[in-house]
Amino acid sequence: MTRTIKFTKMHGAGNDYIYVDTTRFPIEHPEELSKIWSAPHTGIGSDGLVLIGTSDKADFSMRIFNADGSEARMCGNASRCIGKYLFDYGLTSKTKIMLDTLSGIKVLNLHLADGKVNSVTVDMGIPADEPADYDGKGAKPMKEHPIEVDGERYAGTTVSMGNPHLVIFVNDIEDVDLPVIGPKLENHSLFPERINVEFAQILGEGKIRMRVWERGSGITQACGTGACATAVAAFLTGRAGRDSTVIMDGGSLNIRWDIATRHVLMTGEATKVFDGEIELID
Ligand SMILES: N[C@@H](CCC[C@H](N)C(=O)O)C(=O)O
Repeated sequence: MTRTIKFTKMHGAGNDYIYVDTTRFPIEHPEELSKIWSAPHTGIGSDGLVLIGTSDKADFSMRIFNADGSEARMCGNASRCIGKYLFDYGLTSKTKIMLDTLSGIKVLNLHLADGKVNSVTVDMGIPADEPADYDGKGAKPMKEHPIEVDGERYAGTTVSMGNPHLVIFVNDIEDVDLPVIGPKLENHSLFPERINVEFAQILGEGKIRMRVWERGSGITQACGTGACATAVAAFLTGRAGRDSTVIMDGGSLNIRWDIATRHVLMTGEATKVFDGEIELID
């Protein structure tokens, strides 16, 4: 049977996903479709696929699939875009939305301009150091791993924002050959679940330049959880305070690590690119 699936292409700081409202268009094999639809020349072209659904614990749910079909537990940029999608398409009139994700319920605070969402603050929860054991109950001391790749030594801080990140600070980000080193670190034997990799350079007070190699999607223009992990790692290693602007290839995010709640708050824009439809043979 052939079905027509309506989707919306959206981006947050250039990190672009295909969004499908599964209450209208159920999707059975998202892993496979994410690979096919994300392909730049033969598909729609994106960093992955995001499914919006119902939840018995929260207002809505999110599932996120990378371009290689793997499912992630959390996505910062997609959570902001979902806030915009839900409000702008009239699926909710709330400006505070509870979003059910595989890494727990996240709170989205929508900021409006002319009756539409133009930016969103997401409460990303408490960061943790080990990718697998994040339970949202407490922060642990972060570990700095010495890592050797092709005879080159790196020191990286691992931070979990619901998904795993390795943050490496460098003196000059222009010297980093991301397409070469990114996949080697993503698949390093230290990280059996693979890892998202951020290279970061401190530019000045509260300003961090970051480039990302995402697990399952490769180089992307931005990563929301990666920006949070970078700001947390910068604070923990004495490189920044609790408020940072993380500047990525596709845009910037403001990150605040709140001292009282220990929650990380991420603020940034969310942008619709276009609506489309695609045929699906079930
Ligand atoms: N781009 C995202 C993160 C997407 C998932 C990641 N690649 C993973 O596998 O953990 C973001 O904005 O946070």
